[in-house]
Amino acid sequence: MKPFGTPHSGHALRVLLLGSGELGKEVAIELQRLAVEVIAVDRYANAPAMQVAHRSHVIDMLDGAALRALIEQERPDLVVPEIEAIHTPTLVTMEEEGLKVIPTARAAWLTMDREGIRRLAAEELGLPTSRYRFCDSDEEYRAAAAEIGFPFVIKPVMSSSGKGQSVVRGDADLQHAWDYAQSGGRAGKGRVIVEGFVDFDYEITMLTVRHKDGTSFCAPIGHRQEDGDYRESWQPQPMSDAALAEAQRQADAITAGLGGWGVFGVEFFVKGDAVIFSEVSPRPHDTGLVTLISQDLSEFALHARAILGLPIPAIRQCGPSASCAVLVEGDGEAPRYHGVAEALAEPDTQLRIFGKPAVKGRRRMAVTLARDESIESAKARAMRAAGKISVTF
Ligand SMILES: Nc1ncnc2c1ncn2[C@@H]1O[C@H](COP(=O)(O)OP(=O)(O)OP(=O)(O)O)[C@@H](O)[C@H]1O
Ligand SMILES: NCC(=O)N[C@@H]1O[C@H](COP(=O)([O-])[O-])[C@@H](O)[C@H]1O
Ligand SMILES: [Mg+2]
Repeated sequence: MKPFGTPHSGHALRVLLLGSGELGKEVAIELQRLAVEVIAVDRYANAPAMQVAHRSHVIDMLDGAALRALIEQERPDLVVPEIEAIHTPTLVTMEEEGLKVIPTARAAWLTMDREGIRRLAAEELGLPTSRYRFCDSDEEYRAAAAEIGFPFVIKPVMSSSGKGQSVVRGDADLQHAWDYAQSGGRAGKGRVIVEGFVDFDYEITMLTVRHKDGTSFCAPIGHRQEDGDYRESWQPQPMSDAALAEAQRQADAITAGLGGWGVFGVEFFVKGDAVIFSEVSPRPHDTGLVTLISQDLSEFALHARAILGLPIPAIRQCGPSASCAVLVEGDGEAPRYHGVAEALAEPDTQLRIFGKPAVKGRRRMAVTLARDESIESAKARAMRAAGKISVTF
């Protein structure tokens, strides 16, 4: 990597962020602190990371030609995918031409599609997963349902944050779940995965950092999901030594299989000492927002360090901590936030308002963060803070 430079000077280190949501905003802030020139890209204007970047572009990142033209125009030192909805084949081709993609173009390509990552994890690396079938038609879906059995989970192969996903408990749910999966995928109608429902005790994200000196793990993050989207997360999730060691073993295997440097969010279901791989993000994870308060180096700071080839000699965990997503429902632009002072009245409590320009339906717009004596009290504190926030348009 060339020396650290000065933004706008011509010799700055330049990072192109593909996706500019709340996670990218925090990555951009960490890069800004090292005077890295940040160019933020998303499908809409005034996205969170654009508000803290040196400049920004609005393009359809699923359009390969538009993506290539922008990368050729900006000539960044690093391309940092922040979401899955990117034309990753273009990144794969451009990587062969010399572009540096974080962690690798192949990792971005494999993880944008549930089939790519599931086949790598289960069939190549032999990690334990839920039973699964991929289906393209209603007939294949019904056959898969009969084979996997109720309850099962259906998801579009290309979706995130639970979009198009449902749990099917019996015959009565079959049709609606199929229709919802057909409407909820980011690539429109098409392929779905049917997964056997895993009856877990708890689920975790194992933040795994691949950096120049090796692989480091953060303390496990527990989380609660509703409708496939995260509502609360906490750290550290108590685990048996055996389950923790097994989760780290699998996280090491899957992240080594993907390669490159950066933070990965490896998701597992845990039952007793059994650890079942679910999926992985080759980038900071939403449930890892808790690390903004729970660690000396947040997952965003760790990502910045790792991708820039900097050392990570230690990651300090600061005690029981929690995050609570602030979801806003409605239809409107330029929201106003009320109750911010009330939300921050308790000690060891923080808030991030992402600054997203609009809400249509339901959208995560902010997060509260808290530390306390125990996980339970930290969760309650973060939840109380979130409860103070209200939004008007
Ligand atoms: N096979 C399964 N068995 C039991 N629960 C499941 C299964 N698959 C998903 N879930 C539940 O749904 C949640 C979301 O699933 P998943 O992570 O696959 O969705 P996603 O759309 O990729 O979400 P994100 O992008 O936020 O990670 C999981 O964290 C878990 O709580
Ligand atoms: N589970 C993935 C995830 O949380 N991704 C985060 O949400 C943003 C999209 O939010 P939006 O849908 O509100 O635009 C993404 O840009 C990323 O920061
Ligand atoms: Mg997930």
